[in-house]
Amino acid sequence: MVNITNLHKKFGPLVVLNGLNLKTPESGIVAVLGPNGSGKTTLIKSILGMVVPQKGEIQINGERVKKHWNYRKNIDYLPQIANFPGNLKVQELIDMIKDLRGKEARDQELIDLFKLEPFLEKKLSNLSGGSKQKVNLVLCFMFDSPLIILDEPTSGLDPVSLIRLRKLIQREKEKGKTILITSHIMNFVEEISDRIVFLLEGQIYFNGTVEELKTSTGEKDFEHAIANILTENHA
Ligand SMILES: Nc1ncnc2c1ncn2[C@@H]1O[C@H](COP(=O)(O)OP(=O)(O)OP(=O)(O)O)[C@@H](O)[C@H]1O
Repeated sequence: MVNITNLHKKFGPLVVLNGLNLKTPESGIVAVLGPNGSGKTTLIKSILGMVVPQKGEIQINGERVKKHWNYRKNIDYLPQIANFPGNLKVQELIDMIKDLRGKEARDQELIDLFKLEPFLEKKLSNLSGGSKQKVNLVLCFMFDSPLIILDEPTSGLDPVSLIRLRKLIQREKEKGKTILITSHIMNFVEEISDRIVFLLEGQIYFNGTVEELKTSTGEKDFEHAIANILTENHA
């Protein structure tokens, strides 16, 4: 569904993506991993058109995305840091995003899932980090788009909410969606991912299943397999 060819992105002298190639499967959960600063968010933002690469091509469902902003209507995106005005109430924010997107939304189902009903009349600035993240998850998932991009969805969530999120992501996958996800919580990634894509030095260093990653690194444990890549490459 997402096909990236020879993607280059520099910020001034800093080379972040250096000829990156990536083709995701038609559906399934792809985890984009890599050390801090390896370019995961830059890659995600390039797919969304929020970062403009110097070179390369991105296609979604066979269509080039460059200068065709309309494709974004079919992507649900959870940013790593979502900054909404703190004086907005949760319900006001949900209504505002629904108005902006102008699409049918399943917000109530997600409010119930993440037990957000008691927070709807609270201001965003008064919410805990985890509650804010749950609101962001509602905003992201409520439009039922075929491509979902989640930048650190696990951030700030307690174990019960993590389980709810995992089940939600798995249900979306069963509908045939493509889900790109970054997370630093390795057991979450291991449980949920169909493929692991590992970014290093601006390119995809590894692209395969969790089992293939364990085999290629000679490690039985997923976290150790990831650590193995990093230490082998002195990243
Ligand atoms: N707008 C920008 N201007 C300048 N440098 C940037 C910009 N955005 C990102 N960078 C730099 O590009 C590099 C890659 O950043 P990016 O956020 O893509 O990494 P990441 O893999 O998502 O990191 P993390 O795991 O810490 O979230 C970093 O060195 C970052 O400082």
